[in-house]
Amino acid sequence: MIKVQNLHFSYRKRKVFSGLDLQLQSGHIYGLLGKNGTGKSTLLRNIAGLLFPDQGSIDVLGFDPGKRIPAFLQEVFMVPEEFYLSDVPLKHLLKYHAPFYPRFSVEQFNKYVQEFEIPTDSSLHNMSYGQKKKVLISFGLASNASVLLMDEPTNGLDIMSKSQFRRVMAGALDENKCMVISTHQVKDLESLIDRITIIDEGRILFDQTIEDISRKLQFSVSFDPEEVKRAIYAESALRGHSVILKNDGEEESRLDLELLYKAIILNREQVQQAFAA
Ligand SMILES: Nc1ncnc2c1ncn2[C@@H]1O[C@H](COP(=O)(O)OP(=O)(O)OP(=O)(O)O)[C@@H](O)[C@H]1O
Repeated sequence: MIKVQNLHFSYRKRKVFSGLDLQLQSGHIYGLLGKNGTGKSTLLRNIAGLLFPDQGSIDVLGFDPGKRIPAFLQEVFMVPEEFYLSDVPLKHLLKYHAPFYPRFSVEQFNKYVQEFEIPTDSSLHNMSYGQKKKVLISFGLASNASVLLMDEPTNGLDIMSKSQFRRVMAGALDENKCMVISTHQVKDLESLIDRITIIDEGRILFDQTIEDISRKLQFSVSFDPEEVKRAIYAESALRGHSVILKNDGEEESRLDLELLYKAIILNREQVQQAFAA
C-alpha cells in the first residue's frame, strides 16, 4: 500500500534520509518510533505529499504523493503535531471540508466526537487544544481515507481521552486502511499497534510485528541475578529488574514497549540475534 524506496531527503544542509526503504500494508496500525529529530515527521510529510524526496520514490496506492493529485489527496489524511482549525461550528467544518473525502461519514464523525465527549453542536471557537485535536482525529477517521498518518496524536490528550483514542482507533481500522502513528508516548500505543518501526539516523533500525516480538521475546520482572545477567536487556525496577529474555518456549508475556525501545537503542545486536534465531 505504501512503498518507500531509497528515500533521500534533506532540509538545506540537514540530511535526514539517505536511502530509506520501508513498506507498509493495509489492515495494520504501525507505531513509528525514534529519538527526537530522527525524521519521523519528515517521513510522514513525504508520504502525505507535503514534502518531496530529493531522490528515490514513494508509492502510495499507486500514486506519487508529490504530484498531489485529487485522487491521492482524498485517500490520505494527516493529523499533524501542530495544526490550525478555523474557529467555526463543527457543522461548518463538516459542510466545507467533508466533501473533499468521498467516503466521509457524518454518522461516524458524530459517533467519534461523542466518544470523546465533545457535543456535536459545539464550536471550535470555544475549544481547548486537546478538544480540537480530538475533533481533528475524529474527522480524520470519519474521512475513511485509506491512509491515516498521525504525528503525536495523544499529545495534549488527558488520561481518559487516551483510552478513548485507543478505542476509537481500534474500532476504525479495517482491512483497507493503513494507519501510521508517530509518537514518543509508547505506553499510549500498547495494545493498539500491530507493528513497530523504529527509525534511527535516517534508517530503519527495527521493523517487526507485535506477534513476532511476543513470539521471540519475553518480558518480565526478575529477582534472579543469573537471569538478569543473561537477559537481552535489564534495568533495575522498584522491585527486582525489568528484563527482556529470549523466548525459548511459547511463554506469553505482556509487551513493554518502552523497555523494548530502550533495548533496541542501547543493545540492538542482542535484540536482533533473538530475531535471527
Ligand atoms: N523545516 C525544517 N527546516 C530545517 N530543518 C528541519 C525542519 N524540520 C525539521 N528539521 C530537522 O530535520 C530533522 C528531522 O526532523 P523531524 O521533525 O522529522 O524529526 P522527528 O523524528 O519527528 O522529531 P521529534 O521526535 O522531535 O518530533 C531534525 O534534525 C530537524 O531539526
